[in-house]
Amino acid sequence: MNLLDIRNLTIELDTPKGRIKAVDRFSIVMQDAEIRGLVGESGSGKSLVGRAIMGLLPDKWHVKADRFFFGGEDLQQMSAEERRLFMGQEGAMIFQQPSTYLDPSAKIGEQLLEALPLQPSFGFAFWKRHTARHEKIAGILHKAGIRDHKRVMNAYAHELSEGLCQKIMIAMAIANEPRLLIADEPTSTMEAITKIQIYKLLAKMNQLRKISVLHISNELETAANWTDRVTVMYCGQVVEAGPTQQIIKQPFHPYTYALASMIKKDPEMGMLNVLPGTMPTLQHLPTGCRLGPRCPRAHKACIETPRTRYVRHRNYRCHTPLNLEEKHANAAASGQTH
Ligand SMILES: Nc1ncnc2c1ncn2[C@@H]1O[C@H](COP(=O)(O)OP(=O)(O)OP(=O)(O)O)[C@@H](O)[C@H]1O
Repeated sequence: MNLLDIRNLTIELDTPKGRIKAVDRFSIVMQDAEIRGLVGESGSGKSLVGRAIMGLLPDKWHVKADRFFFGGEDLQQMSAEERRLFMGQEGAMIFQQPSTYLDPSAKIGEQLLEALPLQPSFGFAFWKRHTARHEKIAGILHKAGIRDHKRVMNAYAHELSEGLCQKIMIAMAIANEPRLLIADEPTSTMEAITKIQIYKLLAKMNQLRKISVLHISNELETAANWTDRVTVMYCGQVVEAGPTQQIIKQPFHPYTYALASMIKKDPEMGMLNVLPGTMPTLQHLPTGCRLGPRCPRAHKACIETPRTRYVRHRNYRCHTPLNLEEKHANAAASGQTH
């Protein structure tokens, strides 16, 4: 069974200048125990998608979808409160700058105790439960790669490194045994070695506990080594999705090609040196293909909005795909979402 099945998700916001569509017809299907990358430039709508899945968007956002299922349950049939409760049990989300999500005035141990679900089945007498809960927390911290749990439990967030704070956030996230963990740029402020530690930890959680991970990132490189599949977003829309290695080696969409080129080049060069210009604002979207004004392959047909095409377990949204024989591009008919 699919863990996550979203078709044509649209996320809109009312502004003084009218309603803007920040996410447009976003679709994704994720399996149990899958690690999925969600990649795109800053402002492409990745975080909004993550928050919409968790039911964390404030009421001012209008969220609609043709299909929005999690573990076979229709999230759109639930009230906002039911949905928050359901996703609070089935899912968890971690963010960049983890220290800002920890309470600066409470010790880490107290915060972990709060995050740990109450389990009447502990089977201990009342006076022993406190010790049992502390032991459980120590166990969770160990699983999150934290060996000196006593020091960490007695510390405040500001006394710990960002890497350690992220491991604590992961420990809190897995305390509830979620089926899906959404990691929103979890390592963007960290050094290379800490990044690797965090990815290894997330991969371990995936392998040992079969937790699915939706990993949100600005770079395709981050997704390259440890995601099974990747979904690429540009300007609120999915432009390509498919198995990560195939997408990196043979991207169909010119935007994915640009992201893949950055893996080989100096990342400090940034997107500007790969594609000219910048991503348009939501208030000034171009007609037709949203990449059009920046795309080296743009031609007359691109003033029409490209539809999603499906080929070989992948999908893309482009009139002039790369690495695809013309006969395949023409034959790419509608099929499954990936
Ligand atoms: N509270 C808000 N009010 C108005 N616009 C917003 C708000 N939050 C997000 N947006 C807009 O929605 C779009 C998508 O934002 P989102 O944060 O999802 O992008 P992102 O791809 O996650 O970027 P980043 O990598 O920088 O987090 C952007 O154009 C952003 O400016």
